Amino acid sequence: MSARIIDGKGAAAALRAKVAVEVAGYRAATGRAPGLAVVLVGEDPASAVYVRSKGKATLEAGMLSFEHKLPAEISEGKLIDLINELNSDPAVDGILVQLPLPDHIDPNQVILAIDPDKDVDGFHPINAGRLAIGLTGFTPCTPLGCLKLLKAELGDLSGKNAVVIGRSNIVGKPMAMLLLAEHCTVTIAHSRTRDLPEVVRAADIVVAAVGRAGMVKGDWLKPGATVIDVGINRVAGEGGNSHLAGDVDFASASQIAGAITPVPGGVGPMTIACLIRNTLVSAARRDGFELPEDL
Ligand SMILES: Nc1nc2c(c(=O)[nH]1)N[C@@H](CN(C=O)c1ccc(C(=O)N[C@@H](CCC(=O)O)C(=O)O)cc1)CN2
Ligand SMILES: [Mg+2]
Repeated sequence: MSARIIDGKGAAAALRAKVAVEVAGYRAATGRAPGLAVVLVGEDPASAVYVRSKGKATLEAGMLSFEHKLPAEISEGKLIDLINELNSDPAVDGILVQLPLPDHIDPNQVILAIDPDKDVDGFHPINAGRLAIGLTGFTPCTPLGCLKLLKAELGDLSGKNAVVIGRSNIVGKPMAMLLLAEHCTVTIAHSRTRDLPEVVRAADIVVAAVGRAGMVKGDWLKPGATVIDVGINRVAGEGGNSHLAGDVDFASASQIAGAITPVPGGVGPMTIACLIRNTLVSAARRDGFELPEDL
């Protein structure tokens, strides 16, 4: 059997186009454009690429992009001063601080400083709590993107066995909460899980978010399972070249799975599309502007 390849790039383009249509309506109704402030600290090359992509996607959707590039040596206090300014800036509907941050800055303190109602990354503990108990808030972009891909592929998720591999605050835990809200039976597996292949073999849905290239093998999967690969691992190749690899061994998994996301071109592009979506949602909430329920 050969799995269906889930086209995250295409799904992300479609979501961004839908958001752009709604942004046009929002601008016509309110006379202003939603604004996203992105803060980059230091010169991590991958982070710089992601921040550039976010700015471009924001502008393409008809929104305002405010980029703040700060030196790697900036103090935690100075970074938090900037966040406080953005919190009180009425032109800013969404704020995100690109992760990872340099070692001398505590990401938890920085995230805590963001106004939860502008926290379009959904990382603030208030938003984590809202997600856990079913209140309106912001859902982290990567798990939200995964859920959108799953629903497009499978429709109703109710009653399905879902295994999330990885328990990070920004992917694994919120992903598990989202699947639970869809009435899945959810297992969170992690580095101390015993007999991981056996746990994964029970899953109709596998979400791999561990950060280890090719860890999940085809013979771990239930035939026909839907596999969402969140991993973005840069793997060294021959002659100094490198390539991206997911957490799933695509060659073997695509022989057994029913559907699978590729890396690149799967979950990654959905992260940015969902960020644009969350920014519009933030602006719309502020102005009482109604958006389609399924956006
Ligand atoms: N504040 C945040 N920091 C980080 C987040 C986040 O959601 N908020 N997530 C990741 C990085 N990230 C967005 O910030 C991100 C990662 C990957 C992609 C993506 O489209 N990847 C492409 C491949 C790109 C490449 O060639 O390197 C793909 O998978 O097709 C988008 C966004 C950590 N930090
Ligand atoms: Mg993310």
